[in-house]
Parts: sequence; structure tokens; C-alpha cells
Amino acid sequence: MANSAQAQKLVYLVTGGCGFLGEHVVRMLLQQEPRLRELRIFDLHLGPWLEELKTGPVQVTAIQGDVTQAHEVAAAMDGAHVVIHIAGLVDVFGRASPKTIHEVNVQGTQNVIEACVQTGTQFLVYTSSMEVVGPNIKGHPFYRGNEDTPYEAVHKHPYPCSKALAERLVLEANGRKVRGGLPLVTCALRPTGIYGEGHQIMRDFYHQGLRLGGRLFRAIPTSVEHGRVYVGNVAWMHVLVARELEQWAALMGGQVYFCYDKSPYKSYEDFNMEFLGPCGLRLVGARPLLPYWLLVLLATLNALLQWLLRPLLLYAPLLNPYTLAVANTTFTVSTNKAQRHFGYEPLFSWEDSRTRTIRWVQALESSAQ
Ligand SMILES: NC(=O)c1ccc[n+]([C@@H]2O[C@H](COP(=O)([O-])OP(=O)(O)OC[C@H]3O[C@@H](n4cnc5c(N)ncnc54)[C@H](O)[C@@H]3O)[C@@H](O)[C@H]2O)c1
Ligand SMILES: CC(C)CCC[C@@H](C)[C@H]1CC[C@H]2[C@@H]3[C@H](O)C=C4C[C@@H](O)CC[C@]4(C)[C@H]3CC[C@]12C
Repeated sequence: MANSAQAQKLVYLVTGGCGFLGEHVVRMLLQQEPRLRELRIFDLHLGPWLEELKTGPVQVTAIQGDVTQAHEVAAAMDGAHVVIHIAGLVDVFGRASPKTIHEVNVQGTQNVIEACVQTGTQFLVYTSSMEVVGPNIKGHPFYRGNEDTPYEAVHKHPYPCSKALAERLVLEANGRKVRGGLPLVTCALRPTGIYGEGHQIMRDFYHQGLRLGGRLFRAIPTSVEHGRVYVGNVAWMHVLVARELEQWAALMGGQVYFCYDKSPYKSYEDFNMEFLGPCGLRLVGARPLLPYWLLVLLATLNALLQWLLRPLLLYAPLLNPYTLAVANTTFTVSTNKAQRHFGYEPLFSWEDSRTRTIRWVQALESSAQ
């Protein structure tokens, strides 16, 4: 616990605090950061659940705003000690234009950095992504890699390009002088595929399985492993980094950390079945039902249809050449850097993470009836 001198004095700002990860970070901060005086939640779309948080001992301030608007970011940040910058456009399906993805993810991040400098906010935690590293467009496997594993990071897709650029901006900003003359301390967290309560893609797979009579059809070989991490542990890592950044500025400033926990290494589909299976879905096929070349053809066809239909409607299915390549390339992380640098241990065991996620999917089922 904090002593009384440091109790309830800090102001935190969380951008993207109403998204999937953001909501978990907001709730985790309220539970685990006793020094909080005010928590500002900045998002393009504010969630109604914020209202229930406003009755607690911490002042919760909801700010509807856009990270691409520098003046809105600077106004929200004035007087904040720490900013956790989560807001981003997570789009690998072609819903948004490359320009919009760049504006939100890169220009938005630049605006956050400039606002730190302008307002004197000294600590910046950025939610990056494993996609900053890979999988690369050549489909090279990244097997049990860590932050220092050499890997040829070559991107073409707007989302990983934008996350890589934004991460670089954040790391390069470490040490810049903020208002008042103190140095900015920044670091970046790189989650692998996040899962847990609120995960939209899990929800989509669940509903697709229901539509297909309780079945999903295997598309990816079981041998392709995909790194996954529970949202509660990713949130906990953000809270810990934000808490420890001041004390360990020399060690942590300018660093990147993969987000990890004890979730098992499995293929993307087998991993999803850990939750969807107990909710009544079955994954059909011990091996992919369609040959890989046919999946590539279907993915290419989807991309072509998306392009042709764009003037009329938005066609953005889960399968496209990029998502197929990501799902079909091994990318797993094995590291203890966060433990060494700031004492991170997962807050939720694999069993807890699994149970919580299953309960959430089961609740989807009952709410759909
Ligand atoms: N979901 C994953 O598996 C995953 C993995 C690695 C990294 N990440 C990163 O984590 C972050 C959060 O991802 P998520 O899955 O919670 O996504 P999300 O879409 O659920 O949340 C993003 C939030 O940002 C907000 N936002 C978007 N544009 C904004 C803007 N212009 N101004 C202000 N707010 C804006 C959205 O309204 C939303 O609430 C992103 O930066 C993403 O790149 C996600
Ligand atoms: C072949 C298809 C049937 C399967 C399609 C699955 C596909 C939609 C999934 C597979 C892997 C997923 C990505 C991965 O978990 C990691 C990230 C990083 C994060 O920053 C953003 C989301 C993203 C790209 C996931 C998107 C959905 C993917 C591609």
C-alpha cells in the first residue's frame, strides 16, 4: 500500500480507455493503483459503463476526444502525471483506409508525445504490438523469441507499418525534455494476440460457429503456433510499467517489452477452442479441410471483391491474404524481460484466464437467446 504522503496524488490519462484492452486497463488501475487521485479516460467513443466508475473514491473523468486532434489531446493531458496510450485503429481487414490508420496510429501517437512535452507529463506507456516485429511478409517463423531475437521485420500492411512507426516515435522520444525541464520517460509494450472478456474476434468466431450448427472448420495446421496473452495480464503489465517507470527510469526508459503469461502455445484455432469447446462448438478436422493453395485463392478473391465493391459497400471478411499469412506463420514469445526489469508476474493463471474467458463466452450465449 502507498503511505499517506503518496496516497491519492496521481493523475493518469488512458487513451482508448473504452476499447477491449482499455476497459481492462481502466478497471485494473482503479483496483491496483492506490496512488490514483484522478483517472482520465480519453476515447473517441465513450462507453456507458464509465458511469458506474464515477461513484468510487477516485475521480473518473470521461473525455470524448480524438487523438488525431493535437489540441484535444493536449487539453486532456494538462496536469496528468502518466499517460497510457492505448488508442489505436486495429484494422487488418481493410475496413479503414491506410491514410486513416496512419493518422490515428502514427499522427495520434505523435500528438500524445508532443502533448507530454507541452504539458509536462513525464511518463508515457505505449501499447505497441507483436506485429511491430512480425510475422513478416516472408512468413518466417518466430519461435519462442524474445525482445533481442534477430528477426527480419518487413511490413507492407498499413496496420503493422503504423504500429512500427508509432513505436519508434515513442522510443525516440525517451529523454526529451518536457515542460519544467524533466526528461520524458517512455516505453512500449508489445502484446501478442490478446484474448479474454470483450474480444470481438472471439465473439465473431463463436457466432459463426453457431450459424454453422455448432461447428468450425479447421483452416490452419495444428503445428503453426500463435502467441496469445490474456487481457487481464496485459492490463496488469500496463499498470505495473506505469507504476515502476519513475523508480526505474534509467533501466526501463526507451525499452520494449513483449506481453506474456502462461497461456499455452497452440495454433490460433486450437487456442480458441479452449474457450469455444466448453461452450458447445466443435472444430472439425484433424488437418485443414482445404488445401493451403485454395485458402490463398479464396483470400485473394476476398481482397479482389473488397476492392471491386468498395464504391458500393464495405466487404471486410476475416480471411484475406494478410490475416491468412499471420494465422499461418508461427509467432511465439518466450521471455522474462518484464519480470527482470519491473518484477512482472502474471496476475491471472492460465486456469483463471481460461475460466474467465469461458464464462464470458457462455454469457454471450445466454444473452443471444
Ligand atoms: N487486440 C489485440 O490482439 C492487440 C494485440 C496487440 C496490440 N494491440 C494494441 O492494443 C491497443 C488496443 O487494442 P484493442 O484490441 O483494445 O482495440 P479496440 O478497437 O477495442 O480499442 C481501441 C480504442 O481506441 C479508440 N480510438 C480509436 N481511434 C481513436 C481516436 N482517433 N481517438 C481516440 N480514441 C480512438 C477506440 O474508440 C477504442 O475504444 C491498440 O493500440 C492495438 O494496436 C491489440
Ligand atoms: C485463416 C482464417 C480462417 C483465420 C483468420 C484468423 C485471423 C483473423 C487472426 C489470426 C491471427 C490474428 C492476429 C494476431 O492475433 C495478432 C494481432 C496483433 C494485434 O496488434 C492486432 C490484431 C492481430 C493482427 C490479430 C488479428 C486477427 C488475426 C489475423
